[in-house]
Amino acid sequence: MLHSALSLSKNSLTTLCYDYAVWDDLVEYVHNPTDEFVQSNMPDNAFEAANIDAVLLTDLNNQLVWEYQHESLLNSRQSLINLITQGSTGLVNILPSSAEIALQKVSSRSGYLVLDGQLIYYSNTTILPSTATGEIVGSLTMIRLLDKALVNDISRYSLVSFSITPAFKTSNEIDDFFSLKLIDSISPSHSWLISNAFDNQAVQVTLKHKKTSLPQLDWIAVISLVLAAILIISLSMMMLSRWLISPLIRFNQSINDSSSDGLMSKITSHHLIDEIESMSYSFNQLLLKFNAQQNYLETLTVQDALTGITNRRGLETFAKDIMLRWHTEQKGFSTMMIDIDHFKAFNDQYGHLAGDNALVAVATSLAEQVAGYDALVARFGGEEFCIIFAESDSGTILKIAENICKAIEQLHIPNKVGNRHWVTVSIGGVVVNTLVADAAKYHFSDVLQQADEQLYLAKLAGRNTVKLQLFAPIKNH
Ligand SMILES: Nc1nc2c(ncn2[C@@H]2O[C@H](COP(=O)(O)OP(=O)(O)OP(=O)(O)O)[C@@H](O)[C@H]2O)c(=O)[nH]1
Repeated sequence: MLHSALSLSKNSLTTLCYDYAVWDDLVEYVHNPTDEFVQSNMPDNAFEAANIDAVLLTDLNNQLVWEYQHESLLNSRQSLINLITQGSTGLVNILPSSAEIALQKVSSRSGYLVLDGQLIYYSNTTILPSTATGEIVGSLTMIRLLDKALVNDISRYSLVSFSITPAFKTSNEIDDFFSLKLIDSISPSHSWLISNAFDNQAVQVTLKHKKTSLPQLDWIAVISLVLAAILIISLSMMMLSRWLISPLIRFNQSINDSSSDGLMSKITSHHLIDEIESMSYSFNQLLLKFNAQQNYLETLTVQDALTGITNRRGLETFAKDIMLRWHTEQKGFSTMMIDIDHFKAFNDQYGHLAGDNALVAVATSLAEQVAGYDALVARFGGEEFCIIFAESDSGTILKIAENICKAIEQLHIPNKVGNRHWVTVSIGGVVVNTLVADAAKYHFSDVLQQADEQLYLAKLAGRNTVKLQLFAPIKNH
């Protein structure tokens, strides 16, 4: 950066000086100086804007034709004029030599000099017509002060501090500043020489690493940083746990809770994280469907698909409860086996589909007949039905059974067999009262067996009739 800054400072001055010097109007001005030309072509603010601190126009006799000094160089005005007009400092030729003038070609000189303790960069170019060949009329010198301000300005943007000091090029040990040689080893300071083009006068540029710019390992800061990082990570994890993991745990808990009792219940929603809320919603929707299907399946397992009344499995569950009440609470009950008469003949006459419809009609009628009682009607299988009553009054049961026979016949479902016209049923019933000894040793199958025996008797008795008995204790059971 320092290199670029100095190069920029140097090159821009040289270019500007050359542009002015090879200018026909300036040639004319040297011959015939007028204030008008200066006012319109060389105003002070133009040089100030270009950071030019002094301009000196000299003729071939080294006499000053025109001059400009910025206030920063006003105190050194006389030293500057002496330096330029004498043509040589003894060490440096600033103005063109007679040999150069003899060639009548544009020539220029530039370099660093020390003026009253201040470092300046100068650029001098012969003044001649714009063709760059012709009669030389003098030379133009432009000065830029490399004062502290410039050094400080550059230093502000640099990690290193540097100084520019006058020096003499006494050995080749120090590299030329503009050689762009890279630093191959780190040392506290590095120096380069900027040489004058004409002799061994030079300036030395020295870079020094600012102590403060070197990275210092501050252990307290490092430990604080590590502790802060640990704290931030811990807090982040706690937040993560709070916002993400705990809702997931709650979600999982909800699932576990909901399935622990075999019956799935809804998961509590209102989670803070959208995805979990949405998962919870979806899960609940799934549960609703699942529960609906489960209910449907449970219904199917106890419901007869054709008639819609309870099937044999449902009957057995009900029978278990009835038997338990009989065994433990001595509450009596009754059971009826009901079989459609000559149903084979019906199927043969009207077809199986009509048979199915007849079965539905009989089942519906049976359900209607027992609707006012604590009873369960079930399809036992085929064209056979079973009714269990939580009732053990023989008179009542007989009445109900007879009513059932009448009701079925009055359905007037045609079934012509012999002198019969309608579908009828035969009923075998058993009344199990509370007085049976050793009730606990009997099963529902024992009751059914006796009901079946009564049904058989009813069939023998000509059908469309009821046979009923009290439950008979079985010997050697
Ligand atoms: N349509 C239909 N018929 C059935 C169904 N289940 C059983 N059956 C019929 O019911 C008839 C029962 O005939 P059987 O056991 O010989 O007795 P039945 O003809 O009713 O004569 P009895 O019982 O002696 O009066 C058979 O023809 C079976 O095919 C069913 O779900 N639908």
